[in-house]
Amino acid sequence: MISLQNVTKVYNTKNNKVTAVDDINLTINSGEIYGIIGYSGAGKSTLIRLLNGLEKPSKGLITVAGHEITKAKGGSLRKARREISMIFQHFNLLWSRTVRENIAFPLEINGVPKKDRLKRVDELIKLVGLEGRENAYPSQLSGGQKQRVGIARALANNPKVLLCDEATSALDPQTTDSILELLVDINERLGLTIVLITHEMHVIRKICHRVAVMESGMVVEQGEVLDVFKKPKQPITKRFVQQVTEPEETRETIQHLVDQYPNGKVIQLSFVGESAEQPLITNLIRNFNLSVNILQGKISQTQNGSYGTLFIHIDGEPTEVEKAIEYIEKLEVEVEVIANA
Ligand SMILES: Nc1ncnc2c1ncn2[C@@H]1O[C@H](COP(=O)(O)OP(=O)(O)OP(=O)(O)O)[C@@H](O)[C@H]1O
Repeated sequence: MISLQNVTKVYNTKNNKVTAVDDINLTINSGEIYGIIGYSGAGKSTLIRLLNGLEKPSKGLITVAGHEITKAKGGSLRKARREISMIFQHFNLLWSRTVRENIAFPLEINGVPKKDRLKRVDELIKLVGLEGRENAYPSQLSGGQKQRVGIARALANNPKVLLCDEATSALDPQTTDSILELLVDINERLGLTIVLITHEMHVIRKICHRVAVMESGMVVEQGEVLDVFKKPKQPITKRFVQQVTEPEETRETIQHLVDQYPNGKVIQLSFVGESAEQPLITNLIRNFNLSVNILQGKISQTQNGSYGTLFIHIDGEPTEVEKAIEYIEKLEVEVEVIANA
C-alpha cells in the first residue's frame, strides 16, 4: 500500500543543511496499522508530510495507494490526496461549524450532492459514536469527541490510508484508549491502512501490527510489535520498550529488592505468546533445589499476542542457580540477570 525507497529530505536553512529524513526504506502493507515512533526531532512529522505530498523528498521514491506521490502534481496530486487522509494532535476543526458541518466539509469540497452528503454524514456520525452531538460546536465538545469528529471528517471520502499525527497526545489516558479502540475498529471494519506517528510506546503496543523506530532521521529498527518487544536491538528501542514494561517506579522497586536480598540472583524474565502460558515457576521449584520469590510481574497485550515480564529472586547453590537459568532459556523465555544479590 505504501512504499518508500531511499527517501531523504534535506532542509536548507540560512546557516546550514538539516537532514530531517535520511535514506529511509519502508513497506507498509494494505490493512496494516503501522506505527512510527521516535523522540522529538527524529523526523516523524517530516516523514508524514512526505507521505501525503505536502513535502517533496530531496531524493527517493514514495508510492501511496498506487500513486507515485513524489512525481504527482496538480490534478493527479489532488486525486492521490483524496485517498490519503489525516488526523492531528490538535484536531484542526473548523470552530464556526457544527459537528455535522465539519464532517460534511470534505464532501462539499469534493462536490458531493447535498442529499448524498447528509446520508454520508449520518453514517459517519454513527461510525464514530457521536449520535446526539451532531449540532454541537467544537468548543462544546470534549477532547475525545473532537478527535472523533476529526476521524469522521478524515473518513468522509473513503480514503485508503489514514495518517495519524500524534492523534492521542493531547488526550488523557482513558480518552486515549477509547480513540485507539475506535482506530482498531475502523481498521478491522473498513480494512483501512493506518500509519501513526507517536512518541508513546503504549500507543504502539495497543494497536500497531508493526513498528519502525526513528532516530536522527533514520529508521534504526523495524519489525512486528511483539518481536520488537521481545528482543529490542537498539538502545533507543530498549528505552521505548521500557516505557511500557518497566515504568520508573519498577526500576526503583527492583533496586530496593536487590538491596534487600543478600544472596542469590534477581532476574527478569520476558515471556511472549505461548511461553507465557507455561507453569515455569512450578517447574523451577519442583526440578531444582532453589527457593523462588516472585517480586513483580506484568502482562501486556499487543495486536500480535501477549507479552509479559516477571522479576523473581532465586536463591540456592550457585551451580543449581546456573542450571535453573539454562533451563529457563531453553523454554524460549528471555532471561536477564538484574543483579547478583
Ligand atoms: N521546515 C523546516 N525547515 C528546516 N528544518 C526543519 C523543518 N522541518 C523540520 N525541520 C528539522 O528537521 C528535523 C526533524 O523534524 P521533525 O519535525 O520531522 O521531527 P519530529 O520527530 O516530528 O519531532 P516533533 O515531534 O518535535 O515534531 C528537526 O531537526 C527539525 O528542526
